[in-house]
Amino acid sequence: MNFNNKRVGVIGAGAMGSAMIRGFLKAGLMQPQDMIASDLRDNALQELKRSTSINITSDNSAVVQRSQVIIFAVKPDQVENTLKEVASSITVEHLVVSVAAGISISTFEKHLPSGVSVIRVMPNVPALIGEGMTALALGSKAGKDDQETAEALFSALGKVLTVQESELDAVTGISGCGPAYMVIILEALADGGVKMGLSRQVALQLAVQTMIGTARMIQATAEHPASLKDRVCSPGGSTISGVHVLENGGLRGLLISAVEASTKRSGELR
Ligand SMILES: NC(=O)C1=CN([C@@H]2O[C@H](COP(=O)(O)OP(=O)(O)OC[C@H]3O[C@@H](n4cnc5c(N)ncnc54)[C@H](OP(=O)(O)O)[C@@H]3O)[C@@H](O)[C@H]2O)C=CC1
Ligand SMILES: O=C(O)[C@@H]1CCC=N1
Repeated sequence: MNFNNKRVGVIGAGAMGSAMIRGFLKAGLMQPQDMIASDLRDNALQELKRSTSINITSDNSAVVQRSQVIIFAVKPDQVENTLKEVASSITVEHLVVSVAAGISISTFEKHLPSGVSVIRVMPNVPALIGEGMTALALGSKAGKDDQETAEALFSALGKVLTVQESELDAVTGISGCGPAYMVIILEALADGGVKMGLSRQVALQLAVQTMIGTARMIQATAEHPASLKDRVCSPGGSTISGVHVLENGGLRGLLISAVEASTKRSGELR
């Protein structure tokens, strides 16, 4: 089986590239023989081959030749050179997908032969286990079929939203970078538990399930976060004492500033 009769190739099999590959395979969207990945790092490719059985190559042109959907997952400052290397062998039969933060669709369209469809996406690392969040924006040549292909691909990795390209830097600031913020919060909550005498293992389990449960509850009920917070804060109780500390420490302002900083930085990665 392959995906809508399309083979998928990934150029750049680092943190995000390999998370997507493993996510597609885990979702059963395609078989290893229908996927190919290239990278500069032979060790990373060999490990990917060993653990997934997909095709690997050090030659980016081989990815273009053997795939209908080409996902660019190199670092933003590596995109333009990579693109120049393979652009002339990309045709209107391909769909080009970029996950690179900050690199505009017009940069791709400028280098590619005219008429090639480009879709820019911002996924995140939980795609690895099918719990990703991906936002996608369509290039000027991308049609309904291309959108459906990209939505089907990334739906296998979690939730998908279509947005305007101008919104993608802010998307990066929340869901692209967010896993790093979430694990810092998780680790710090667990540290708090350890300080209060719990084992690290118990403290982390409590923190993780609390984050999962709370997020799932907001997702399932669409309850306003403030209303859930109010229900947890018993009058004169323990939660409001903790909330007071968080407000004094400026946690909300810090998180807003973190998203703002990541969004701005994303816009500079061109
Ligand atoms: N990490 C994340 O959570 C997310 C990342 N992204 C985007 O994904 C892209 C990749 O990021 P990330 O996975 O973190 O970075 P990594 O550095 O982990 O992966 C990029 C890989 O591409 C390789 N590479 C560089 N140049 C080429 C080339 N010419 N041909 C083939 N492979 C090449 C790199 O090798 P070498 O290291 O030797 O240069 C590296 O192994 C970025 O554009 C980023 O914005 C998007 C969403 C989330
Ligand atoms: O840090 C970065 O630039 C990339 C984009 C989103 C997550 N990681």
